[in-house]
Amino acid sequence: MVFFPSAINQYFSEAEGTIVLENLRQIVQIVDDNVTEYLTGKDMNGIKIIGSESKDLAVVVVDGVIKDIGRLIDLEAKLDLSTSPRYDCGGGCLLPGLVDGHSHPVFAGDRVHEFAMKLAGATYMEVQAAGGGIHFTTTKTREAPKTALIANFKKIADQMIKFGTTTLEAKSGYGLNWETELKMLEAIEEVAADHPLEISGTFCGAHAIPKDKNEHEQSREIVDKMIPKLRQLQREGQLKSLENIDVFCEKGVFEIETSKEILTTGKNAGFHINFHADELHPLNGAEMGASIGARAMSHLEEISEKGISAMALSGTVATLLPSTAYMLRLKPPPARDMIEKGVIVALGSDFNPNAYCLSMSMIMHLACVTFKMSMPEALVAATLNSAHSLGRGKSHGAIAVNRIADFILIDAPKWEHLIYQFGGHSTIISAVFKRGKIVYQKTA
Ligand SMILES: N=CN[C@@H](CCC(=O)O)C(=O)O
Ligand SMILES: [Zn+2]
Repeated sequence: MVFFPSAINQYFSEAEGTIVLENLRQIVQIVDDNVTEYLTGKDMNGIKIIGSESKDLAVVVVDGVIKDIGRLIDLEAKLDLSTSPRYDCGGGCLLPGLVDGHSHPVFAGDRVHEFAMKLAGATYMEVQAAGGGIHFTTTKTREAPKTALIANFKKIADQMIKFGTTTLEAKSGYGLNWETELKMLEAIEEVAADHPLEISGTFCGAHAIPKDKNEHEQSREIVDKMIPKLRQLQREGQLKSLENIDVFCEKGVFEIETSKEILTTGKNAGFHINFHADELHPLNGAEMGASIGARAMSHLEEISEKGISAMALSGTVATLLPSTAYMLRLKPPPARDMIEKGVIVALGSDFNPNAYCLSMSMIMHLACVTFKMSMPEALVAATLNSAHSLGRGKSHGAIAVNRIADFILIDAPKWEHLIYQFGGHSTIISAVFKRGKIVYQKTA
């Protein structure tokens, strides 16, 4: 197997123009237009799939955008493909590149020692109250030079690409002071500019209350100082990848009113609201988020009935995080209720030192088994709907004409193998394409 991240950018600069992906057995489009931004309810089970036992399907990509899809013979009759480079898909199945709607991939150190504590019965907040958890990672991240954070994130980004993630939401939040929050956002910016993984950055200075401050003092820092500084930097053309604002809205962390103030200040500064809500305690965070026009909320294990209705009405995406609920042994969020009531459900890896899983195919498998989602629902949630949670629902997350050509190719007779083969992502994914260019290829 060969993985060549260092060659990626060179490839990017050389591979403009037309490319034909041929010899496909299945193309899992999800939707066949570039208008539908998300799917809800029963429509999540009605994904569009083109199949051919004779493996004669193809996709034509021009300058990173999908130009046409169908049987190769029909495409050749319509378009002049005589000189276009071909990529032999070997009779496999093509799916949209996966979109990870929630991650914390910039940090120093690990927390393997805490996994043992949690297995022995300590809760997430007990570990944090003892100075561990986010506080442990904050200390390590404050100490680390930016170059080390970038190098670590690049390694993670390489793995994510290899496992089929082509677009990622990535948070700060292990600095909690201006200096280190900025260092993290600059690390995200550098990786976004230099790596094929497409990144939607999120400011999460309200991820925890630092040890030298209380809730009020930290919120004043964020509202009065950090958000205005970020806005100024963006006016100057910096931090282009920064799109969202986040808060860990939780009992004993940032309570509802404080969270609301931080989030609305962020929204007024031009960021999209995308925050942690109703994870460990039922605070009615979902109702609050819906009322202030949040684009997405994550976790939601403790969401209320009213919160579900409010999210369905506001069109706020519920980004569910199966690995976290699994490893913290939380009550699963009511995914079935959400889907039945019309909430837009997406998925995220929540990759962080607490929940160290970056494979979105494992996340989909967990969503099916622990949240009782069907395989098509999980795939929609990890593609089109998570793209929508990042404002990319018309351009990413589906294989349709005029959408961005982000694909994964799997070596299997049916697309469902991507979810069914739990932990099989390294062997089943044979290639990954970002904007039509190959960014990962497995060799025998
Ligand atoms: N719950 C808050 N934040 C993260 C965990 C971050 C950490 O523990 O380092 C989450 O989404 O699970
Ligand atoms: Zn998180």
